[in-house]
Amino acid sequence: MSDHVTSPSEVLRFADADEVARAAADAFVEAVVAAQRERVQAHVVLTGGGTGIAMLEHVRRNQGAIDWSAVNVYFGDERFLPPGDGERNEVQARAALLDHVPLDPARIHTMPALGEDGCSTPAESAQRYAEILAAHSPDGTVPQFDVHLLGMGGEGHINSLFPHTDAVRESARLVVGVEDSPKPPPARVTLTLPAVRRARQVWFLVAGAAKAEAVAAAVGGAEPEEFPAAGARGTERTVWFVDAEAAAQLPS
Ligand SMILES: O=C1O[C@H](COP(=O)(O)O)[C@@H](O)[C@H](O)[C@H]1O
Repeated sequence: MSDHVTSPSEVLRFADADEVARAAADAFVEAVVAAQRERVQAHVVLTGGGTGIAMLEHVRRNQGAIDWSAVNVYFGDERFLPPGDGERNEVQARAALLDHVPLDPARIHTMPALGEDGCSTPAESAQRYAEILAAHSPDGTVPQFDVHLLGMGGEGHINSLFPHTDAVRESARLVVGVEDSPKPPPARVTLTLPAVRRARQVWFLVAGAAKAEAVAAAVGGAEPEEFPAAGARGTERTVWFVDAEAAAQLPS
């Protein structure tokens, strides 16, 4: 684990996936507005996945008092595919929210796609993204993320950090390339656990019975090697937005 301060897990339960997405969207709007009140600029890390993208659609419908000109967007992971590919998290996030709000395009920081910015491998894209993050960081590492959103797979993966992989064990680099993701597509780019743990708040958006075992394991303090989600913690808050099915194996 890093030497950064970490927070205990808070679990917020909802009836179904739609309620998870709606509640997380309302909380996201509040968190961005609060960050802007305190520090003018807000820095958020988006996630891919069903619930993460559904959440963005709810933010689009109910944007509250967000000042979009002072929102800085980053991505927790990306599928290393050509620009514009519909499987890219960035493309889905643009369709759900980013293309519909007055964000400054220069503040949307995407992971270079295949062939973009001279990147022909996930490792090159990861290196370039690490440079982009460092350039927007107060200390040459990563920006001070206010909220890092995370989906989670049924085996406990977050971002593109899968169980028993070099990427989940990474303790120095903040962004790495993945060549052999067990979930397609195989080539990916991902923030590592040391990068996630620098966020003020880490939020998991999880729904469905297939995730119940991993939710219980991660909240219960499993090894990140076994269940990567267990290693993701915010310095101020770590919040699980879960539906009834995903919460089924948690203590009541
Ligand atoms: O492949 C990915 O999967 C996870 C989880 O997705 P979900 O649809 O099961 O919620 C997602 O968080 C990650 O960003 C994505 O690349």
